[in-house]
Amino acid sequence: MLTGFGNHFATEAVPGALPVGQNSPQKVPFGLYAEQLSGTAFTAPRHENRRSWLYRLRPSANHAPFAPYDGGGLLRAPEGPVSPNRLRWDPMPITGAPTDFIDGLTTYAGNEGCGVHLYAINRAMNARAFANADGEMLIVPQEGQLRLTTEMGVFDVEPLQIALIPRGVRFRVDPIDATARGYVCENIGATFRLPDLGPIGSNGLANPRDFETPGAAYEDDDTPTELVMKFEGRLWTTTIDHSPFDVVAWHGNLAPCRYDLRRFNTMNTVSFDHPDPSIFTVLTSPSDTPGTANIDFVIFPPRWMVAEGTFRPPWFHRNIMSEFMGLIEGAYDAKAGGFAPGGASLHNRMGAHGPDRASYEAAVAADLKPHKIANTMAFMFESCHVFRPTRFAMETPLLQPDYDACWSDFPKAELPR
Ligand SMILES: O=C(O)Cc1cc(O)ccc1O
Ligand SMILES: [Fe+2]
Repeated sequence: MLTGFGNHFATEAVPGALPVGQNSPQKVPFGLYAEQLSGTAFTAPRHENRRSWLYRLRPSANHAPFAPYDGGGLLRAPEGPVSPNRLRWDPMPITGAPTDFIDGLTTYAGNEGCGVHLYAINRAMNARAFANADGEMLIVPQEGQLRLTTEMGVFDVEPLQIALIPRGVRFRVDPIDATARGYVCENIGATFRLPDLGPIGSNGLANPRDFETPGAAYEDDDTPTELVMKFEGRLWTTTIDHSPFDVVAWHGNLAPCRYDLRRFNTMNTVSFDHPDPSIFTVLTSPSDTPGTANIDFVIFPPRWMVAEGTFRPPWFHRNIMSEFMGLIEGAYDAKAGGFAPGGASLHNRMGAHGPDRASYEAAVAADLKPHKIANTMAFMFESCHVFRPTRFAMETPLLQPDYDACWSDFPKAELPR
């Protein structure tokens, strides 16, 4: 694997395949086709600019016209009015008909900046490929390893790792075990990047060297392949008369990568009070307003709790930002019950939320010794835009009808008489 976040990489699966010193020579080695893949506008400032050059057996333009894709029909644009209600869902079961990643993605919510999809799959994609023209895909496995075959290389991810696939890159997601389940944040805004560290200094949180990108790998395979592409909120299908994974060499700074959340160098208080969860930001997609994210990907990793004289779990709060949460494993410190691994919750703009009653009472009564929160990994997609749940998300029996009850019956504070 090639290491570093957003680095300029150069890789060739066949020695001599990568042109030296120029991108588009008159004669590319071995008759390969040179193709630029742009992740930002040509004229984006240099520090923002993302693009790669791909050298492949055939041009990616070589495909039939797209037609609407009706199978699965799961990636749908959000619809209907949005209530301000707090929502929580039980995990999706992974049973039933054989379902691959394309058909096993279910949209739960979306907004101007991102889509949130959950997948539950039990079949390989075989001669199918997926690409997303609408955004980059941040894949957060919750159960089961995945093998990702992409135009730019092959790599595996497992729960507690994440994968990031750039907009437009063609890829295949296959469960390595019989089944797999997880979450996807589709970022249609500015590409994810590492957050600024401010006073933390030059090290910490997700360190750039821990991001891994696969080296070039190609399939020389003339099996016809179905390409399903998400474009403007809809799925489209076409066929290619060969494997789209035919890139023999590439160079540039737009490429898939993975990151192991266990490498996150967690910062937190060593004195008192529970810091804002922005301290746990892994990746951020900025909006045009400084300090206000289109989406932050935030995790709640294992960590020592040492705060003195402090209510240690997340406090009650109402947030201008909107919060979609998931749980990869273990328990979340603000919810004693009801938020299960594989489940999800949504607290939209100004939705009042915080610890449930059992977590509250335990935290107020706790003996404040140093305490390790272990074997857990929750995460949050936090956006400046309100998440609009899909009709599926509002109608599925997985939606918990009684979520609000976790904040009922708090005893009233008693003032001195
Ligand atoms: O609501 C949540 O559980 C997420 C969250 C965690 C935290 O530690 C502080 C604020 C916040 O929104
Ligand atoms: Fe919150």
